[in-house]
Amino acid sequence: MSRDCPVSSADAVVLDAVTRSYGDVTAVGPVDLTVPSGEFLVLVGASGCGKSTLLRLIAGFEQPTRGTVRAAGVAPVPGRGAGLVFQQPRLFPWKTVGGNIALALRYAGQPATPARVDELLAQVGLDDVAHRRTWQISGGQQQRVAIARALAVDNPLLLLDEPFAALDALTRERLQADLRRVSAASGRTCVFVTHSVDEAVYLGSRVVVLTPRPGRIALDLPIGLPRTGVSDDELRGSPEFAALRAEVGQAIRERVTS
Ligand SMILES: Nc1ncnc2c1ncn2[C@@H]1O[C@H](COP(=O)(O)OP(=O)(O)OP(=O)(O)O)[C@@H](O)[C@H]1O
Repeated sequence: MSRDCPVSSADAVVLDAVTRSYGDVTAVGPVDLTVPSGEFLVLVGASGCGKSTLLRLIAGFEQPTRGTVRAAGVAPVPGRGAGLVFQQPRLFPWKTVGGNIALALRYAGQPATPARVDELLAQVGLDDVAHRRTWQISGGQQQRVAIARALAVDNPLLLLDEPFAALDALTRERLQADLRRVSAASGRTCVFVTHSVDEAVYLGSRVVVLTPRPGRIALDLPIGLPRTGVSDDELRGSPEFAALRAEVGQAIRERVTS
């Protein structure tokens, strides 16, 4: 990656006693959470525990009922300061693949040259697709484009809500590997939501397990696995990987059955 994002030494995200309620239902909280710059934080937990709600609070799409959310030291503004990737790629079908990336660059006030577009697509393993329509590429390729679009803007923060959930197992593993590589190279702070324990341990430098509703922190686990210089097979086959996966899986099961 040739245009790495400037990484501030400040904490990227700070949640202070955050609660989010919908009417009488408390979906999340209270949650205290500090995400240092450059961390890859994965939020994992059973369905409905409030993972997406937390992500929306960090993105500024929602306001906390109580407590405060800060991203790069200020209250988050929707569409500013964070790249977003959702379960569905949400590309514009009337534009080419390259057109989708160029639009994001222009929106951010950055030069949208074909070379820059190609560079971003190459980062996520896509060559020779800039001229194609989005419906002429596979679902996995579309999700790669969505990640490239999020990387296009020099945001120090990337928020990803189950981006690989709709993909087949092999494509999912490939995209996980690419995201792990790209995020390590870029130094961006990532907050990633998933149901998958395996995905959480593979991707995260830290995994936070949430309790069933209201979502609170049940386990906050640093993942000390190497982020570069080791093959995927070695990593996934290591006893350390298995032990971390077991610990996270147990924390989720304990909370769901208790
Ligand atoms: N806008 C809303 N209005 C009312 N209730 C909501 C709203 N958004 C979320 N909730 C409720 O808050 C709780 C947490 O939802 P959220 O989508 O954050 O969970 P999640 O962990 O991301 O779930 P999943 O893994 O199934 O996507 C759920 O009980 C949900 O029904």
